[in-house]
Amino acid sequence: MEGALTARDRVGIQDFVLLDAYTSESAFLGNLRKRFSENLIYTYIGTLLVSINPYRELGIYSTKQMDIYMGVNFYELPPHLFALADNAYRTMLAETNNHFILISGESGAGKTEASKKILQFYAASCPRTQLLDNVRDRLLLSNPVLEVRAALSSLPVPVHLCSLTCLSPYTCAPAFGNAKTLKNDNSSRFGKYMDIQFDYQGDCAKVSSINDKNDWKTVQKALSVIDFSKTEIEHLFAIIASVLHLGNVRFEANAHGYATLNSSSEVHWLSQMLGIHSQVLQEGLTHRKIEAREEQVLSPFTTDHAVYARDALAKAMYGRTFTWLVNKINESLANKDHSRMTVIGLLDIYGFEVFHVNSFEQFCINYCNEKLQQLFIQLTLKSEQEEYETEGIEWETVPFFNNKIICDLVEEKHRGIISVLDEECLRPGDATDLTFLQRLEEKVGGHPHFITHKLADQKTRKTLERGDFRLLHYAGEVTYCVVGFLDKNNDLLHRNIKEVMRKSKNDIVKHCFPSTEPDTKKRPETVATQFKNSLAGLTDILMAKEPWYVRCLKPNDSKQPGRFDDVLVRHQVKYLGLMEHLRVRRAGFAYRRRFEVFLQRYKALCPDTWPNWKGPPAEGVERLVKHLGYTPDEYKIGRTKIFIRHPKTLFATEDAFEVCKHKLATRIQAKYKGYRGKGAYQRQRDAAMKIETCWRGLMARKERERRAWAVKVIKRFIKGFMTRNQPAGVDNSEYLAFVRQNYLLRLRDNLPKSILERNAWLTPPPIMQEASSMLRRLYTRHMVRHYVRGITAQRKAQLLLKGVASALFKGKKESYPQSVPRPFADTRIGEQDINMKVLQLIRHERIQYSVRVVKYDRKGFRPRPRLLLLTQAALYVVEEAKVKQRVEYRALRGVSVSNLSDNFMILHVMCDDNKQKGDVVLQCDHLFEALTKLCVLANKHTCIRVVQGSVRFDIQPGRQGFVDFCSGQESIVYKAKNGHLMVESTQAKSR
Ligand SMILES: Nc1ncnc2c1ncn2[C@@H]1O[C@H](COP(=O)(O)OP(=O)(O)OP(=O)(O)O)[C@@H](O)[C@H]1O
Repeated sequence: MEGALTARDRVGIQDFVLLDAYTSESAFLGNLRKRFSENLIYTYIGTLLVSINPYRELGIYSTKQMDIYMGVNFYELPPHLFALADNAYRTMLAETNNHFILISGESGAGKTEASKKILQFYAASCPRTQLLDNVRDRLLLSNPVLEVRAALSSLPVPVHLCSLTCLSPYTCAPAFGNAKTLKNDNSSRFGKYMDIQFDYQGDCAKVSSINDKNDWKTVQKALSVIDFSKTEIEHLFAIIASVLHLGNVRFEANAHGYATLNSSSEVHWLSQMLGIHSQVLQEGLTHRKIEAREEQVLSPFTTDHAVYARDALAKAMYGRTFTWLVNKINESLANKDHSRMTVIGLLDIYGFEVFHVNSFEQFCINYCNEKLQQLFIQLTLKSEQEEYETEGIEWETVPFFNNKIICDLVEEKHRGIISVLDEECLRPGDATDLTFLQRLEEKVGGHPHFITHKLADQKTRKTLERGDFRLLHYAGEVTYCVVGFLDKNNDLLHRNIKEVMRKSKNDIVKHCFPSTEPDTKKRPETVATQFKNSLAGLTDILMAKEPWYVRCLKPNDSKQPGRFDDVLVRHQVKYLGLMEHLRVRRAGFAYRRRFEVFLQRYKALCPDTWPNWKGPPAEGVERLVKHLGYTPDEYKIGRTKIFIRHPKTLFATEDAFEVCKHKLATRIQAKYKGYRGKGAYQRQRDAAMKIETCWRGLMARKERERRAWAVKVIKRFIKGFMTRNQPAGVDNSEYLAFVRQNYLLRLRDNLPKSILERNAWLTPPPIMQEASSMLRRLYTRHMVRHYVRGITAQRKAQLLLKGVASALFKGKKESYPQSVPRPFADTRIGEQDINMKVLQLIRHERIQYSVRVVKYDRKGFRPRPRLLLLTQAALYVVEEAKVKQRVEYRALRGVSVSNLSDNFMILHVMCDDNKQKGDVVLQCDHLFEALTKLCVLANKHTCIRVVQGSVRFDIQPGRQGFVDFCSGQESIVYKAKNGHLMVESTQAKSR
């Protein structure tokens, strides 16, 4: 609250409800004054806004200010017109009902300005669409058209709903609805009621009117924007000019006392502008057509009659043109969308007026203000207090002045002032303003709010003229001069002048004076009656809506900024009933709603009442407010309604509801999404199940077929198997083909890799025996060919040697099979192993093969290393140590080896001489290789003898020794007891 109560002393209190001395008028005024001096022109009384005209621009209506106030709780910011407008708008949205803002106060208090600011606020808060922008522009531009200042004395004409009807400033008015008066330089001379329509989602749709002070060019521009054609604008201005010229028309009495025009120039201009022949116009202004039986007679006017007729014509022209203008603007703003709407009505009506001389116009204006005050009383003070009573809420009645008594004085049927006035206007005979006054004295003379010169006491009489009557209005005394009351109320136009107007070439005039106008024989309603009826209609419309009030106060009569006239303001505070309103507000409740409505709106805030309360509504409301934590002094439960004392309580509830709404929306959204998701999942699952069922069926059928097929195959297979040995026939052909194919496939994958594995041939089934052996032969040949092609010359020689070895030892010597895979080397001793001498020897003798051997000599058969050299010519056994001294060349007689696994060989040599050494007993690691090569070199394949048991050899010629061979646990050589060399060898492991 205005940052707020800390600044209280300086800026006063921003809501009078918080005023301690709330019954004191002085305290009330003091607060107003304090705030006014700080340019704080707005103060609340609850939700009512009190405004004081600052008579200067305060910069508090900017778009920035509008933004600040949009959508903010009423009491969160300093009081402002925008806060009230925004609150009305948001309440309308929340409750989807219609509202109106009643702006009241006396003339010049700032009502029109307030209504314009409210409209600007709504226009600014409207969403921007092309259509709305269009309407908004027209709306704002219609304003300067309707409200152009005219200096004048004026006559109010009835107020119509949604149309702005004006009075006719016939003297010198350049344009339409406003006029400069003593009270206000830009005083509204017409009452405006505007319905601001909002569509169902709550966006602004249309406003009927707005006004603004502007210059001539603005008016012209505005007219063109609001769909006025060029001709229409010309015709409109021609009418305005005509009205002004008409005011300048003067009459003189001729010799017979009848009226004649004293100058033809005005009529000339009128004729030009209205497009009516000047002669016809002149006749219309000075004569009246009387119908006598079948005849029509022209009767000349007296000058008084002519002036009356002239004024009546001017008013009619101006009034009808204004009505046409308003209709045209409303048409241009008309909302074509008839979908569901809520409205906020805005009522800006001419304020209470007291001039030095007050006439029929002030009477109407002040009567209108009485009615609005009555409405205010009805809707706030009276009905509120009555409501507390009917609802059984404890209440101390606040006394207030009910101005119904004054409204009745004016409008009561047959007895009220308007009835008396109408009677005087209608009765035959010479009725005058004074006779009207007499009739008034007769009829309402005893009324406490009515005084005339005749009825007044001595003291009061001095303040009244004889032709005056005084009404004690709610806003103060006003003395009315009766002069002109009858004429202004009659406002009759003679038939012939209407006919003259119909001849006009001006389209608007023609439209305003249609030939289909009701028969003139039937009198139209008087101005006062029309006004009364119009007001009654307006009251009915307002009563059906929720009210918001702006009470405008005038700080001084001199229109000066910064001047606060205590007496003047106190007077307004009094008659506007602000003190009473404050007392009722202070003691009363800010908010009330029927249980059902309250429950329906806030039921979501309490688990007991959500989603539906089944019990009695009052009980539900009790539960709800208890749950919300209302303290007992914050609310009261009536018979049908709940009453909430402070707005802040309601705002807190509203805030909670806003939060809850979002939560609910999220929950609903989640539920809905869940529901949709579940539905989609269900559908998918059903679909999946269907697909699965179909698929399984299909699979089952396939499986069944497959099994049936398999059974058939197996049966055929079994039968084929059983008849496999029979000649090929129906029963086994398939089986046999399968067997064949199967064998061939297996054979393909298991073919021997080399010729050496040729025995690893897959055993064929019986029917493939023949084919298999043929294949085997073929394949063996193929392998042989392949093998042979791959053999090198070296290998070939080797194989030849191996062949020789095979012929010599295969099946004869036990250790032969192990030797087969060991390849023969070209030379067994590397050059590094042989000393140079031997090497030379070897080279010289073309030794082809040498092998290191161990020789056993006779002395105890001790082994000694020897070299066995094989040449083409001879065999040498060289003792390395003795190589230098001697080389033995010995002729070979033969070689003996055992049949066992030892590697001993006995070389039998020729001994020609007794001194020569005998046979040589050698042990050789490469026995087979050495002996094979020896045979090949010696070309004596038969020289190898494989013996069993023992070998006899010559130690020396004539001296013999024996070598015995046997198998044993280990390979050892020793001298046996019998003196034989004993060679024991382990049995060679077969491969
Ligand atoms: N809020 C305001 N800020 C500044 N000036 C203001 C404000 N309200 C009114 N005025 C000034 O006071 C003048 C009279 O105000 P306005 O025409 O609104 O009075 P009114 O109550 O409508 O009078 P009437 O009943 O005669 O039409 C305005 O022309 C303007 O100069």
